[in-house]
Amino acid sequence: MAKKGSNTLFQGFDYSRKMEVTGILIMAISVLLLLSIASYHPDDYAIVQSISYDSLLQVDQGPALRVNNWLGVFGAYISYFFVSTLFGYVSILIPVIIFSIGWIVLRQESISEMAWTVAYGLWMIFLLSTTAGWFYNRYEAYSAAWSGNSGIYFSSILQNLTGIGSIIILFVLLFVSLFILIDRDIQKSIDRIQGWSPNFSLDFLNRLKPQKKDSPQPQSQTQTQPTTRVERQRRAEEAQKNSSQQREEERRERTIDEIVEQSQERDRKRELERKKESADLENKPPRAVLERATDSEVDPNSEDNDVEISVIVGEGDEEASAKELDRKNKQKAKEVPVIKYKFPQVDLLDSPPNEGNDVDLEEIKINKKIILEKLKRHKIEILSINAIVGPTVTLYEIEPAPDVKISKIQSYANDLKMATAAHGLRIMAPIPGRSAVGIEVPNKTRETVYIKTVLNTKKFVETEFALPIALGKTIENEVYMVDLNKMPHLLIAGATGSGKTVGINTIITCLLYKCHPDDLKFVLIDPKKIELSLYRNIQNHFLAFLPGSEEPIITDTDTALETLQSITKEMDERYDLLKMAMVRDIKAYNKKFDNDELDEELGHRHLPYIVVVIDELADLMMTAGKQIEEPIARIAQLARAVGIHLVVATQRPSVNVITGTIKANFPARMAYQVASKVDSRTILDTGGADQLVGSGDMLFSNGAGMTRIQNAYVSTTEVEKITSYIGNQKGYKKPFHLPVIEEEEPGIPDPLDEIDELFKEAAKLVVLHQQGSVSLLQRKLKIGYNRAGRIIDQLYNAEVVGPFQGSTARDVKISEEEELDEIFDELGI
Ligand SMILES: Nc1ncnc2c1ncn2[C@@H]1O[C@H](COP(=O)(O)OP(=O)(O)OP(=O)(O)O)[C@@H](O)[C@H]1O
Repeated sequence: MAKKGSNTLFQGFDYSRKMEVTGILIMAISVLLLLSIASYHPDDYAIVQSISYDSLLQVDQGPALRVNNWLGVFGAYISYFFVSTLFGYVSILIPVIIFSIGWIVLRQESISEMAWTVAYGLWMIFLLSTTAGWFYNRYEAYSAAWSGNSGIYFSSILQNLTGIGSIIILFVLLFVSLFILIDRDIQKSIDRIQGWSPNFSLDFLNRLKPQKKDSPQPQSQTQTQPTTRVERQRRAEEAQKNSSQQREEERRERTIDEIVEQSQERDRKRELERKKESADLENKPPRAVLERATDSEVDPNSEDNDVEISVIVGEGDEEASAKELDRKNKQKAKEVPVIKYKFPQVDLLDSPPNEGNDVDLEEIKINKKIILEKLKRHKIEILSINAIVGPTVTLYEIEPAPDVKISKIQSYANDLKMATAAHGLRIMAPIPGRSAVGIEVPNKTRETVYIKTVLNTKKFVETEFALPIALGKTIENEVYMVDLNKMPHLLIAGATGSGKTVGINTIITCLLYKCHPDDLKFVLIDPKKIELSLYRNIQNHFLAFLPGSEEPIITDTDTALETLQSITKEMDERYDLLKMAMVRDIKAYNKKFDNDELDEELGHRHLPYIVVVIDELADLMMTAGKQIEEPIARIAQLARAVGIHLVVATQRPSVNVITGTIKANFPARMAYQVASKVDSRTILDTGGADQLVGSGDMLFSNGAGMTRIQNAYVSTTEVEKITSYIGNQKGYKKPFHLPVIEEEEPGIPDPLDEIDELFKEAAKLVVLHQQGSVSLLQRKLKIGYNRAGRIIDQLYNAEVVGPFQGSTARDVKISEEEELDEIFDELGI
């Protein structure tokens, strides 16, 4: 239930402002405390003892002036209490803890965060002062003020009980506590320590062994090394920046018009960030040089033997420690007590075979030779050539001599294609943001990117994305991860057999491994009738469908149309709820709802994200055309703030399936191999997808650059295992139903006796405020969402208000009360 505002000093302040003020006050108190402890002086207490209360109130306070503490008599008392009586100088951590509490309150972070900070801080204060007390007791090396009386007291007891063992106990506790601070999770700390031991013994053994020169590094070693620290730090900083920006935005309240406007603004910002990010990626230094080979190794007589080739294998993302994802998920499930739910475990997924994927140096050298020979024949001089070996293709990065025009290389692209005889060769001249030319040549043996290897990475396990999707691996072997929540919709195209269904399964699997059923529902539309049928198992947990529908996976066009219309209704309802709650998006809304700030009686409810998957748009477009396009376009335009996202796939990327309206509203696109350049242009606005090699080889475009990715592979058996694992659990008592749509006909079809008692009052209110909104009626008439919605429908039927218009209130068609009376007369009320 929402908390009602009381008649206090704070009335008029909303919850957020109150928290901010409280946070600042707490922080101010902590600063005062810090100053008083920092300026503690042992003589002060004796001075303040000698001051009488009366003299404190006199202007000429002789003895008080002798107090050394920066905060005068008050500071002297306080610092004496904390430093001398309690924990010594270690007490300085107390204002630090109080400051953190103030900060947590100010930023409105979770209570558990606060409890953790307080408990950990107090424990450390106790431990440090007892340790200081131990040394004071034993050696009296420094003043007792370092440990305070309590430190001396506890260390004496410990020494009496355990003798010299007491210092070992203290050090072990300190050591463990510091680890907990780093990881906040004992299991993680244990994993970390476990991780040290084999590395340590390996290092040790390696040092003992004589060093073998020139032995090639096994690929698997280079691939499992962590990404650089700078990179990790950059990402951590970015994540922090993003989350604090988000929090800052969440606190602002605004109307729905602003919401749409601001979400467009955020889109623009995000696009700029993405552009910057992709530029950063392009400029990243290569990470693992597998081998340098001069041309002389290929052909000793070659004249190109001054050009070296560096073969680079991306190191890949850092693996998460064993069971980390499962542990985190277990914790997440505990936090949602609505149902007892166990997330699918990582063990359900297949592990990649251990044989590794050896880099074929011979193949690389041959390709290099062909490329260089061709360029030489056209008198194009080059400075260097790198080969970056990805799972599906190898990218040859060629740096031409300064006087060579890059466009010249581009003009010989076809010649090169013929020379390498490689289908799927793609030329980037230049590589975006660089003065180099890239030639992607498919590898003769491809590496399958198993989904387990992308899910079990720190990147995926630790992501804060609301709807994270680890699509697969880039050419640099990095896991490519996106947030569906930010995209906010995804268009997928590819010829038959190119890997779309596997791609959709990858997306759903990623979400199932990260999202609780309370926070996510899928609407699955599968006109092909087989592809998505595997997900029937999870209907009690994750599927949303129309009430009365026997089949949770929608396969016929009529139901698909009805379902999409119902989703637009759900979207409109959600907009109204957000408007009433005065928040800008579903995340902020759910936060308010979970904090009991929203009244269920007014129709408020927890809103899960809804991901609508359509596998084969073409089938729907062929049978229902414009009718189906309309709700899709509406959802795509508006639904992002209310947590509804579309994933639409087609094998026929022609303009009558991917129409201009649909395309304009789907900035994120995924293209698998397509039959022609025209198809590629329809989906990506440029060629390239026609040069892909199938089986999950794809180009991902988010409006700011394009990335070639090998889609992670999830087999049907794996999907079956995951869905059965979830399906065998009890689930919700009733499935998640989408709203029923009633036909709205203008006129006054409602029989007289069904007109709401509050109809007249509502009509007057609407005319008075010139605003036809459900939330206005809810507020003024103190009625629930459903009733207010019904009255608005009746006002529409009585032609008092106009039709529904999405995020803005309905127009009011009547301006004078007299006109209203006429309508009342007509209705006989
Ligand atoms: N990411 C991948 N890694 C390895 N192999 C893949 C991958 N994606 C697809 N394949 C292979 O390609 C085959 C066809 O894939 P998929 O069924 O996803 O194609 P599709 O585009 O959905 O085809 P259709 O439109 O006919 O349903 C799969 O059975 C699998 O063998």
